[in-house]
Amino acid sequence: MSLSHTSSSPNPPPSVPTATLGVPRIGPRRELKTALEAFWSGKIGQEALLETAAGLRVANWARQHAAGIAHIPSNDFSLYDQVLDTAVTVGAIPAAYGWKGGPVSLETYFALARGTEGDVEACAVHGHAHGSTSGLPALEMTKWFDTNYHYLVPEFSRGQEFALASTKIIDEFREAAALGYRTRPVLIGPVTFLKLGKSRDEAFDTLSLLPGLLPVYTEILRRLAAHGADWVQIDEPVLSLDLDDATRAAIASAYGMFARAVPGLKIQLTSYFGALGDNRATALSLPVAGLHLDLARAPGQLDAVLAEAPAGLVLSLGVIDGRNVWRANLPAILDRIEPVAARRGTDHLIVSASCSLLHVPYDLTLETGLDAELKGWLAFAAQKLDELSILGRALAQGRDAVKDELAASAAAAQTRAASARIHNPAVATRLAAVKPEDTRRAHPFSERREAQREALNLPRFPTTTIGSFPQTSEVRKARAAHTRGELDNAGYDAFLRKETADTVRWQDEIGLDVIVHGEFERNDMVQYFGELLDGYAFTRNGWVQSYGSRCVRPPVIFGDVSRPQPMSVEWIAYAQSLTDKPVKGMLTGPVTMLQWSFVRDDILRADVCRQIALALRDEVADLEAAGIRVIQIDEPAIREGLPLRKADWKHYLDWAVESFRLTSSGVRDETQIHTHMCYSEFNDIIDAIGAMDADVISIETSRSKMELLDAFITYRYPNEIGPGVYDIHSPRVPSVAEMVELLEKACQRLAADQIWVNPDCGLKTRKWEEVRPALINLVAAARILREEAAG
Ligand SMILES: Nc1nc2c(c(=O)[nH]1)N[C@@H](CNc1ccc(C(=O)N[C@@H](CCC(=O)N[C@@H](CCC(=O)N[C@@H](CCC(=O)O)C(=O)O)C(=O)O)C(=O)O)cc1)CN2
Ligand code: MET
Ligand SMILES: [Zn+2]
Repeated sequence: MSLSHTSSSPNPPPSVPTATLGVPRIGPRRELKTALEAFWSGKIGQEALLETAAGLRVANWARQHAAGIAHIPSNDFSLYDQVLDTAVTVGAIPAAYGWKGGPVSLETYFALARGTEGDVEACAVHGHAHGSTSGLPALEMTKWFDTNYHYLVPEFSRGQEFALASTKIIDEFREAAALGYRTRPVLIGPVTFLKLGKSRDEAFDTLSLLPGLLPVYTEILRRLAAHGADWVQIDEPVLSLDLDDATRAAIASAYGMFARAVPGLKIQLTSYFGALGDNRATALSLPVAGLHLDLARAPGQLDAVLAEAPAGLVLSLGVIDGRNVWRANLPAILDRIEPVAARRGTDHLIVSASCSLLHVPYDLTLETGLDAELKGWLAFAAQKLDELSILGRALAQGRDAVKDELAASAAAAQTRAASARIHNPAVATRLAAVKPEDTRRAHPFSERREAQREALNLPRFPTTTIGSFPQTSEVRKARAAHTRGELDNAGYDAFLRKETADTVRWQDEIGLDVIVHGEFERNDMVQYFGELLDGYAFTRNGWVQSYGSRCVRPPVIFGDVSRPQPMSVEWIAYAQSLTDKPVKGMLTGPVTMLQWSFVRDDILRADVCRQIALALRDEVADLEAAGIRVIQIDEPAIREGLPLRKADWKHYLDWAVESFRLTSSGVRDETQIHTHMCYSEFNDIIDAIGAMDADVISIETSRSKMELLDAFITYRYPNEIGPGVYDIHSPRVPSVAEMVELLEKACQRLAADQIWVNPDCGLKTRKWEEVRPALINLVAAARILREEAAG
């Protein structure tokens, strides 16, 4: 193996080793997204896709090497999702996908990720035809801890067997080695992997599969060691959750086995997104070489770990925030970690990012639209590499060696704290004046319901959609042309009006009951409003992967938030002018606006959320005044914002619910407030959902075959509810029969006059060819339910 790169600088400046746990992989210009979508649509072949992927990996290794990162990860790359990669690696592929052993093809891989087109034949278990790979549903998708990244949920069965089915991790290690980079391969730990999975068999503990899984892991570790790996990074983010004793014992047994099976290989065990807390003793007792701590999220855990950590344990100090974009205050970080170096010596330390940099954009230097002051406050992934390197050198050589860099970092922190741009006294005054009655509707739901029935006169099983309609390439092209100045305001406006009008009329024609305007004017549900609010900044290239090829550009909340003028009223009122049916006004709720943005860290998140809520409350009032009778306030992110530890739940839910109610409570009884949530397990937050007191909630339920409804049933949710019957993450068009079946399931458990009929989520990622037949089927399904209820 050539180590040309690592030996190319004969006298590298001494530094404490630095590490990243993973870096963004979509490409600085979303090259992976482009290649994936071209591959899926048949425009490029497998070779071209894999070539793009390899190019992105090389560029990432090279960039980290150039920044002087000592522990550079490999296998942090993924064509779709790292949890799916793990499932494929260990051969956890449900039988339906037709895998017969041997290497897993890209076709199977993407079938798991996205489902396959074609008809579904009834199968009691999965709803697909055995022996055929058409009409397969995708694996379920859900949020990765408290992030806006989605992973695919592994599916296990009783008697699940595992086998090494993909050598991706070994191949990518060797690929890097051939280029001269000795990397630290990353894999998701066995306990986290099993805990993230689900089983179709009732009352089956996925953790019971551990004994069968561990031999596959040890085989991977052996092979990596044989190919020259000295360190392997194993992620066990479940260490930041509330765990039971059985899970802790499982962790102890897994890492005990690894140490025995591959004694020469150094394991860097990582925790992130929170403190080890009551799992600390377990983590510190494991026979691993290194332990990583998230000191951005949980700085307070350092002292306890230092007091208890064995002397030989390498501590990886995750001090550079992998979840936010603020430039670090490096001298302040050194104040905290220099004593650690003094106490334990620098040869048992690694300076690291707190978690994978997957959650922040690539490179601030690509931002040409941000003003210099604001830009000076920020750091994206590339800048964070430099921050790590400065810290590594400061620890090894003393602060003087990086004097200028530290001074610049401290100055940036100072100017941000002192800037007049971030404070707006009017916002503070208004927030202080909020009264409890501002967060309560005037009358209880039972009374509002009567008023709404009279005002809206909807049929039973009313049909609606969640808001967005296909974001076609024409829509994106028009927006891009407008942004570049090639399409003037009048031309862009006329284009959007035509899209909106066509969509409104089509919904009217096919018989949907509550109409939406289609959201064509919006690039993204958060970014669009962020751009119209004060206190928010937005990026041109700050893409962060959300799932698969899908990305978002989270806006940056840098100052007090307020609304200079109405944001959505013109579009909604225009749509309403085209139909007699009610048009639903669409807003993104305060918790989601917060959760999907990069948020300032100088005041409480709860207070930022309240500021957003007040701005949105004015928008709700303006919509009502413009004659809009139904207003949807989306809160898909409320569940993912839930703290990882139960002890912190109540506080969060209190302010989250209060913020939603502050947004929604200023309206008359007959104005119907909807909310929408997706990707959620609702059990944990069902009381809070009840307390939000929306008149109607739509939720994502189709991939789970209505399982996700259970929480609402147990709770006896009193308001109205639209359980999704159309999986909008898959190109498949659901049949009438399928949707009727799902609705009948819902009817067994909910009152018929409580139920709405709608898709799981918005339709922006779908094509019109899919949406048209699917919604026609959806209306037909609702009609069948109406007849069944009547007859
Ligand atoms: N913020 C956020 N988080 C969320 C969701 C969400 O909707 N928003 N939904 C869930 C996740 N689902 C998602 C579903 C779809 C997309 C999505 O479609 N993203 C788009 C980008 C959205 C966007 O900002 N679009 C812009 C920019 C479009 C673009 O790429 N323009 C081209 C040029 C136009 C062209 O020729 O295509 C360019 O700038 O290069 C626009 O429409 O204006 C994408 O990946 O493609 C993302 C997340 C949960 N988290
Ligand atoms: N109104 C939004 C839409 O339809 C809600 C999406 S939730 C991720 O796209
Ligand atoms: Zn949704």
